[in-house]
Amino acid sequence: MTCAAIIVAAGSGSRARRASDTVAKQYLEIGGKAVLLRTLEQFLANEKIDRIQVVIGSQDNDLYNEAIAPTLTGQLAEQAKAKLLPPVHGGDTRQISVLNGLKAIKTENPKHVLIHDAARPFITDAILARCFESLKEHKACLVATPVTDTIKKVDAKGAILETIDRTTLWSAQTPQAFDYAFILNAHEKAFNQTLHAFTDDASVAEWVGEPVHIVEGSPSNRKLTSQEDLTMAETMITPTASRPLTDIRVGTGYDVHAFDEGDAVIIGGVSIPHTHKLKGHSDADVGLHAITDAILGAIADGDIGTHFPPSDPQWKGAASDLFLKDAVRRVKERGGKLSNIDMTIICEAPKIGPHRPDMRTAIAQLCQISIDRISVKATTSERLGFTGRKEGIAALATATVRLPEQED
Ligand SMILES: Nc1ccn([C@@H]2O[C@H](COP(=O)(O)OP(=O)(O)OP(=O)(O)O)[C@@H](O)[C@H]2O)c(=O)n1
Ligand SMILES: C[C@](O)(CO)[C@H](O)COP(=O)(O)O
Repeated sequence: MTCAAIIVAAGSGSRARRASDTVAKQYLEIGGKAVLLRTLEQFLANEKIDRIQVVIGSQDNDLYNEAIAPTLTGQLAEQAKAKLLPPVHGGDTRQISVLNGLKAIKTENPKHVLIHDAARPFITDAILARCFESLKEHKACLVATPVTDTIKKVDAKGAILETIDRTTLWSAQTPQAFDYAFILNAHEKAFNQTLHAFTDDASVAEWVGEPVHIVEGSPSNRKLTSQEDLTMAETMITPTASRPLTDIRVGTGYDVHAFDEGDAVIIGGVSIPHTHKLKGHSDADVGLHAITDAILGAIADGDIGTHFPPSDPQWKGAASDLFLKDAVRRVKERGGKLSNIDMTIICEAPKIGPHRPDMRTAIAQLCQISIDRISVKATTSERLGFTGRKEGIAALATATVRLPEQED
């Protein structure tokens, strides 16, 4: 194992927090995807990084699992299986969180480590490549950009004391890249001397007397620190945000599941007592599967099997909520909105009518749209065909999606 990455995500994000926010900034979505997930994906996709250790808040296990596990699909899920270590808890300062991450990967014994803020989701492969190049010659490397504003030193009353020569000033970013044994030792030494407030890892290296080499960063590798940064990030990711949602798309979905021995079927997110269950690799929710495919159809993004292959054992018995939420996320990622869903269940039994309100509620919640945009219908097939013979249940769905206007 040659290179590990530590992503620190244990901060409280107090400067970016709006009154309506119930979670720290790393769990907020920008462009339909959690900030932490965006950051993590960059590291998962980089082939030179062998292991990733995320450091999270001690209360954030559920938040982390909800933000990360269900959203990593396809190739990224494969990379996560190979690289992503279970998260560890951080501490009261960034420095302590980094140290916890460094200690957690001791058994991995990497040659190099890249330490990165979860709050910097715009990290690019080009910056990572420059870090790897610099690590060939240096034990300690810092991604940074030259200061471009004129810098003033100001007193407590707001009066300028002096203008500082900016020609030698750089703004520190992350990743900060090190020889692993060196930075672990330096961090442990600082901690043991009760120095806990270094604001970055290069400062820890400087403190033990190691020269730190500058690696060119980028202004877009900004840290999301304030509310304005979050707004700016949204427009960077979704440049279409300001465009009208006039590109109307329609998709259809169809699914069938056969009956098997059991005592309840799950349809439209609702469990209905019945003489049989539905057979399937997942929970066999024929209704949510048809809706998921209808949404994916509307945005021309494959079908459920593309993103959640039935051959992959991790989806065995999976709640179909996961599939639908992922399709809804893909709409948001494109800056779009789901307009309505119309679903028809085809079966002789069980009776769907009594469960219609619960299904509409469940689907509306999963799709994050109001219940008056969700229609659930049912019909028999007049005892004809496989549904008529009570061999299984079929579902049809239509979804309408509004996407930002774009030039063809
Ligand atoms: N005790 C801490 C503090 C910060 N961080 C992480 O360090 C990175 C940089 O910190 P910053 O952006 O300043 O985040 P917060 O400390 O969360 O923000 P604030 O100071 O506004 O509360 C973030 O990814 C943050 O989650 C951490 O892991 N543990
Ligand atoms: C590490 C860092 O991102 C470098 O700019 C920064 O110092 C951490 O953020 P904080 O605002 O100092 O906590």
